[in-house]
Amino acid sequence: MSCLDEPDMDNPLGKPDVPEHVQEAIRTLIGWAGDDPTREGLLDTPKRVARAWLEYCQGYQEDPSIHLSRVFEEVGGYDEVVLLKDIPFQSHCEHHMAPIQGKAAIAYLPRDHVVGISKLARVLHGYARRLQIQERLTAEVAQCIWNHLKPHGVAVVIEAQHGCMTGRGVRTPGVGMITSRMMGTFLEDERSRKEVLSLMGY
Ligand SMILES: Nc1nc2c(ncn2[C@@H]2O[C@H](COP(=O)(O)OP(=O)(O)OP(=O)(O)O)[C@@H](O)[C@H]2O)c(=O)[nH]1
Ligand SMILES: [Zn+2]
Repeated sequence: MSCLDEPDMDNPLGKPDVPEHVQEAIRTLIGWAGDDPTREGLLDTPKRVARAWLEYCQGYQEDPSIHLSRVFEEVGGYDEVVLLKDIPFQSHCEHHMAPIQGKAAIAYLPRDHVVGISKLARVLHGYARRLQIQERLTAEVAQCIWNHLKPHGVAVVIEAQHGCMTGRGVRTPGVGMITSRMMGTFLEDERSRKEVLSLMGY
């Protein structure tokens, strides 16, 4: 829409349309959970929920490896670990569709080029914004970097809290899950692995 076009007064911000069957599914869930989906405060909720889920699952609309396509060859001979740590992320577990909130540390040992550091976080979010289990998220991030940067080594450690364990079910707040994936030098060489884990703060 150009800025000269008349805005759609029902949807002035151009939010994505939500098909009726999707709204109906959310109304069904609201009713089944015990509330009345036709009461005033819940009338727009199905659309909001659907759009929120589009956002939580935005990763399905992208191939995260695209972020690794631009590399920098000029690295001044730098061949040590590159690490981005404490990257906060949000995902949703595929079992309960409950939030997973945590932080990731992503490291690689460059071969002859590096990537813009923000791209490591973009790769993480591309896989996190899907329905996930933490183990697969960790493995997918590591594999993507391994395949596309072809570095000497990759290390990914993710520490997260699962809403399905804190807000429901076993209801154990404060519990953290840690997963790691080591590839190449970090898998094969104990000294390199210890070094990267120590840089990550483990
Ligand atoms: N390994 C793994 N398990 C997860 C992850 N996210 C959630 N879970 C677990 O998935 C399991 C699903 O177990 P089920 O017995 O099928 O489901 P449930 O009856 O809702 O289980 P409870 O959560 O124990 O109430 C639970 O133990 C969750 O804690 C994850 O990222 N990785
Ligand atoms: Zn869960």
